[in-house]
Order: sequence, then C-alpha cells, then structure tokens
Amino acid sequence: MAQVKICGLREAVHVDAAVKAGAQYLGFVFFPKSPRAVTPEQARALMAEIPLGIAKTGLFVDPTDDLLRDTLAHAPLDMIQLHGKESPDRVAEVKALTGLPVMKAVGIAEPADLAALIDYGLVADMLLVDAKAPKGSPIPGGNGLAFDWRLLVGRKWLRPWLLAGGLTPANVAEAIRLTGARGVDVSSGVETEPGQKDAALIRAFIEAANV
Ligand SMILES: O=C(O)c1ccccc1N[C@@H]1O[C@H](COP(=O)(O)O)[C@@H](O)[C@H]1O
Repeated sequence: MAQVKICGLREAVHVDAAVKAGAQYLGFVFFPKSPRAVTPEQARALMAEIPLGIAKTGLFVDPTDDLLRDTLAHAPLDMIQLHGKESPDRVAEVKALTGLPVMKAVGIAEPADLAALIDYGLVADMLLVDAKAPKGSPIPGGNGLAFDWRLLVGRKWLRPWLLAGGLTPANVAEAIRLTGARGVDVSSGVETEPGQKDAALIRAFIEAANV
C-alpha cells in the first residue's frame, strides 16, 4: 500500500473524502501566496474530525519562528513540511523549536539537484522529492508540474520519502512503478482549478496509488 498525502485542503468535505479513502497525511498550507492558504483558525476547524494516526501536516515556506509558534498555538499539527529555501541548519532549528518531525521538500529538475537529498537526509525526518518550480512562479510547489521520474531510478536516501510534482489519478501508478516510491503527495492533480479540491478526484487518486 502506498502512503498518500493530500495537500492544500480547505474544505471539510475534502478532508472527509481523503480520510475515508485512506490518506495517511493531510496537508494544510500556511503560505499566503498560495491559492490553498488557510489561516491557523481555519486549519484548526478542519482538523477537528481527523482521526488519530493521520498526520496533520503544516506546509510552510521559509517560516519565521513567530509564524510557526502562532500557527501551532491554534492548529494541532503532527508534522511540519518545509517547502522553501530552508538550509539544513534551519531544518534542525525548526525541529527543535516545534518539537515536531520535519519533512523537507527538495526541487528536482536535473541530476545535480539530487545531491541536496543527501544533505537534508542528515537532518530531516522525511524528504519530499518534488519538481523544481518554474522561474518566476509565485509558489515554490503546487504547480502541477512533473519532473523526469527516471532520475530517481535506483536511488536511495537516509530517510523515508514521498514523491510529488504533477501527480494525478492517471499517472500516479506509473510514477510509483518507475521510482519505487512508497508514498506520494498531490495537490493540483486532485483539483478542478487551483485551490479547488474535488472529492471524486481525491478518491480516484488514492485508489490509483494503491493498484
Ligand atoms: O500547494 C501549494 O499551494 C504549495 C505552495 C507552496 C509550496 C508547496 C505547495 N504544494 C506542494 O507542492 C507539491 C506538488 O504539488 P502539485 O501536486 O504538483 O500541485 C506537493 O508536495 C504540495 O505539498
């Protein structure tokens, strides 16, 4: 069974669909430039019915200590996802500050980008192997772009990892087969437009990840 993270949830009906379909991670975006951004108070309400055992993951982009503290004061997160330019030292600081496991996203476009996964594997609890955002994009992820999955064939890292970037119900099974990923993360691929999740697409994605 592949582990699935559904990211960028903003409505209870989609949280419910993801929980019932068997997602192991649910992502809430605390980055104002994203069309999926929620406030800590909105996230808290969305999290109320999430069963124990599903990791409520807060997505941040180069967060300040204050943003992390303020968010955690309202929203009971289980994991932090760092999706900006955080250095390995900053990853370690965020772990110490929050007391939570940290998943660090690394953008991949070419073989040289893979080296960062070794460095971050020394400090992060999990790795998120995502497509590198196009130049000029206002958001460093959630762009619905895939990278060349063949770059990952035969690679191993120190930490568990999720594959992300342009995954959809139509391509996720092939992505898992090719890369050997044990977990996948999706945002745009289960939406009808940026920020608008779709319950049927969420169910189709989780089903396809587990064929
Ligand atoms: O989803 C967002 O809006 C977002 C904003 C800023 C950083 C990351 C974001 N999403 C993450 O990006 C990847 C891939 O998304 P997609 O499936 O290609 O749309 C995923 O890990 C999201 O968690």
